[in-house]
Order: sequence, then structure tokens, then C-alpha cells
Amino acid sequence: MASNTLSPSPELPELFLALKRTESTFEEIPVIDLANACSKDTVARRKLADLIRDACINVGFFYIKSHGISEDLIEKTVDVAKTYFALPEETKMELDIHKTPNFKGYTALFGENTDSNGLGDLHEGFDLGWEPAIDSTQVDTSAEAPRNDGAMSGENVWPTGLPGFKETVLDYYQRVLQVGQLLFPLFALALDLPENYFDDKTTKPAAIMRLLHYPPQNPTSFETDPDGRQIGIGAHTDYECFTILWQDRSGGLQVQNTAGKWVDAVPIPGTLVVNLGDQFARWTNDIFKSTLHRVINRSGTERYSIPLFFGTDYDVRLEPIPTCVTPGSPYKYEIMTAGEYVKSRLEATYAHSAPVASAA
Ligand SMILES: O=C(O)CCC(=O)C(=O)O
Ligand SMILES: [Fe+2]
Repeated sequence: MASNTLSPSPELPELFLALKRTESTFEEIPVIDLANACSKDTVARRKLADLIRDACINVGFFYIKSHGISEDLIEKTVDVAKTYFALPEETKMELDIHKTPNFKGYTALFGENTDSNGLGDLHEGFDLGWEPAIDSTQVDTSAEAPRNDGAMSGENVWPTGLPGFKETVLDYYQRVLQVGQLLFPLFALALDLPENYFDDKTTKPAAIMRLLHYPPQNPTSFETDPDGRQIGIGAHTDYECFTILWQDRSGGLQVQNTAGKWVDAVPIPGTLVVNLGDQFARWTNDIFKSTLHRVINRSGTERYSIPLFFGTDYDVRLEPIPTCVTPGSPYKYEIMTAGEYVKSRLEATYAHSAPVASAA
């Protein structure tokens, strides 16, 4: 899969992760089976981590199978999402995302402009953050300690009059968090770090989940707008460590390789898509790739997807892992907390649709 591996600097020892940096290009997104994620066999976990490392260094995207989330729960969650999006616009706008300090609630069509060169994204969404599941017999809600999320502090907002919406969405949220908690030790192993490296950085899961609805895009409008300035979601990278995405069968998600080619992340039944975000790019000084992606819904039907963006606790400073930095590849980023980073990116994404402050 990889090509063009950069040659290591001879004076640095092999253990430096920085030497594993590549400028590889890719044509396919690997599928990784998580069946051995909790295996007692260290060799089996290591093999799995090696597959993940390869995907993280070369692609920044992979599918996971054997993730343990039931099709039944996924279906119920998508059903309540469809019911929510079918509400009248003014009802949905009561929970306008701009009314909260922490970007929770409803985003109208064109409310986001993920690619700053774009004309607003052709999707609507509903955003929520961590909250314990309502039916705590079903999921582990141990991370219920009082939280201070700094820059991202604030509660979720919920629509009223939609029976089962909050319960189902939170149940699904907690299940995806469990998948994320399974992945962090594997990412640590992939980085040659102790498996518990991220434990003290992920004590109060800082994860935003979005229900997304993309109306069909008139294919000709995209053809006559070859710059793709108005598409489902403009080209962007995600802001957290990694994203766990469920997508329906419409297709339309595309991932850019280093040659600039858009590779389709075709829906594969039974899998979820995992992609790395900017926090991992920052931890690893870009050895793990936060890959550009976008969505164009040319299916002719409504498209639904549910990404969950899993970052470190909002008060954790995004500092480079020492083995990812060498004299030849010094650290590239300004150091800030995860919360400051996520909030600054959300502010930029929503700036164009923010209400203009009235003059005094
Ligand atoms: O809808 C999708 O498939 C991708 C969504 C996405 O990239 C995002 O919300 O960051
Ligand atoms: Fe994304």
C-alpha cells in the first residue's frame, strides 16, 4: 500500500517514530477486524495494532468490523434521527446551535461552511456531547464524575415531544464511546507507547456526536460548479483524535490521497469508518494522518450519517509524543488544550452563519 517512504536520517535510532513518516499515496481504505481488540494474547493485540499503525501512517482512514454495536440499535438511532429532521424548520431552529456556548443543538442547511472556500454545506445536523445514558443498566456510565470542560463547557440541548429520541441517541452515543475506548489502547500500541498511555488523558470522554442529514445533491449543479463550492460537506479534516462514523448506503464520502485524488469510502455493511483527526496529527507531529475528506450525495436519495468525534479531555494539552519529533522534523504546531483547539475550529466553521452582534 505504502510508497515513497522517506529515508530515515542515519544518526537517529530506529525506535524514533518520526522515522516511520511517509508520503505514501493510497487507492483503497483498509478494513480492520477488531475481534482481537481485547484478546489476552499480547501478540494478537500487537498484530492488530500493526494494521492500525499502517492505516494511520499511510491513509488516516480505515473501516472496522466486529465493533459490537447491534444493527438493531443503529436502525433505531437512524429512525429517531429521521423523525427529528422531519420536524418543521422553526421547531428545529428553537435549538439553533448558535444559542449555546458549546455548539450543541441544531445546524440548519448551509449553517456550516466546513471548507472556508465553500458556499455553505448542504446538510443539516444535530450535535450533542457527553451525557450519561438514561438506561444505565445497558451501558457503563462510570465516567459520571463532575466535569469541567473548560472552553467546551455546557449542557446538551434536546428536542421535546419526540418520545424515545434522547434515550436512543444517548444509548447509541455510549456504545460508540465504548468502541472508542477500545481503540485508544490500540492507537497507543501502534505508536509504540504503553497501552494505557491515553487513559489519564481520556478520563471524561470528550466526544461530540452528530446526527447528519444530506438532501440529495443535484448532480448537475456539482458539474456546473466544478470547484465543488456547494456540496454535502466541504473538504475538511476532523478536529479530535479520531472519528467513528456510521454511514447509510447512499455513498458519497470521499477521502483525498496525497496525489490529490478523491477515493470513495464506499459503504460496507456491518462496518463503521474510523478516521484520524487533527488532535492525533498534533500528538504525532503528522505521522498519523488527519486526512482531508468531503461528502457529495449524488445518490438521488436522502443520506444519513452519524459521526462521533472522540478527543482527549478538553483540559489536556496537545503536546508532541517525544519519539515523533526529531531535529530533522521539529514540532509544527502551537501547543494548546484540546478544548481550545476544538472550540476554535468550531467557531471558524460556524462563523458565516452566526448572528451578527447588534451595535451598541
Ligand atoms: O457524513 C459523512 O459521511 C462524513 C461527515 C464528516 O466528515 C464530518 O461530520 O466531519
Ligand atoms: Fe469529517
